[in-house]
Amino acid sequence: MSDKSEPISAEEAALLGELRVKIDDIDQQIGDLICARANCAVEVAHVKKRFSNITEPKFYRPEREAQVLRNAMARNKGPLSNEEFARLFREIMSACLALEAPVKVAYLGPEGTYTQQAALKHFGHSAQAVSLPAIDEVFREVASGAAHYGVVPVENSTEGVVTHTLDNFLGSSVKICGEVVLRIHHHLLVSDVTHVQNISRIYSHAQSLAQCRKWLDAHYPRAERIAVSSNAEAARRIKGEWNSAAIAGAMAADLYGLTSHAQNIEDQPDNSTRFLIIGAESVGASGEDKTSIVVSMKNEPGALHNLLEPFHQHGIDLTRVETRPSPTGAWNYVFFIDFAGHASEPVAKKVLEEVGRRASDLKILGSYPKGVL
Ligand SMILES: O=C(O)C(=O)C[C@]1(C(=O)O)C=C[C@@H](O)C=C1
Repeated sequence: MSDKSEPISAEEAALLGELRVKIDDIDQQIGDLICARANCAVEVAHVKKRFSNITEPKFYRPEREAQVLRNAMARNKGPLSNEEFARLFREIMSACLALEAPVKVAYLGPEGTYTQQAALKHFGHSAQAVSLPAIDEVFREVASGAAHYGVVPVENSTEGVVTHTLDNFLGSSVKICGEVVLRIHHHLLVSDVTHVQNISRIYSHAQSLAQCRKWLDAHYPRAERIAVSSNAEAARRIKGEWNSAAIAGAMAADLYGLTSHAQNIEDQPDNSTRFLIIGAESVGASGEDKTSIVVSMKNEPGALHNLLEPFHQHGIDLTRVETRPSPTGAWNYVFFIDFAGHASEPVAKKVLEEVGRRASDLKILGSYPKGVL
């Protein structure tokens, strides 16, 4: 990049000057409003403490956050996109929540992974995000109270369900208190010592290699594909290897000082991953919610049909049904079911009662706001 700046004409300087005066004035107003909002958040914290009968009141309120973000989007007059607009409010609210009480969020690491990106997207940058090496550890950290919340991947649009996450719910008391969907963009990353004409090894997580298979076949058919434990680990590995590249996301590139040699190389343009937010408490209704349950059934003909019938009868929208082998014995199954609505709503209550009568076991994993961002 050249450091010579272009000379600007007197007319341009005058026009920019006028606009910058306007921007300064608007910033002053935004600044005053942000301070007023932050003061409200401090007062909210006092009220919560005064009326709480438990030692640590619930400062984080996912249902309220979802409403604030939805309201912001509804009020957006452009030209910023709804997503950009809500992201700004996301960060303001994150800073306000940190004033009320610092929130510790454990996520499946290492640093630089898509799960970290999802944690930041959901909680904003004022949350204290802590990386843990395994999904089980994120569940344990939340169950023990060492972290307030956890973020784990649950399904990818190309690769399907993350069975390890579902299985963890069977033996844990943690609740689902939110979801966040992240568009996954993979990039081919290189370091400053990479000979880009001679790339003979490409590192990434097995799922990411699979999600870029066609692109790799077309562009690097002869390069060896090496699966490692995470995309961030792939990015870390290539430092100092002149013949290697990594497939990972923008966060890993930033973290390890790599550059993107090819961008958005995923085969499916709408490749996305859904993450769950787990916590210790249940969440109130936000007006647009989902409920996740896990149900055990005896292995007999028609079991699944029998189980799903009440949803159909009451016109409840099923958003996902996943079958997993039951830990209690061979050839028995458990079903993970997501449906639209909050467990406290009358129709959902009826359906849950009905399902409970038909199942040998029913556990409500949580009702939570539909992902907003
Ligand atoms: O409304 C509340 O309960 C607040 O604590 C305020 C606020 C906000 O900044 O709007 C902050 C944190 C909560 O998670 C939800 C909303």
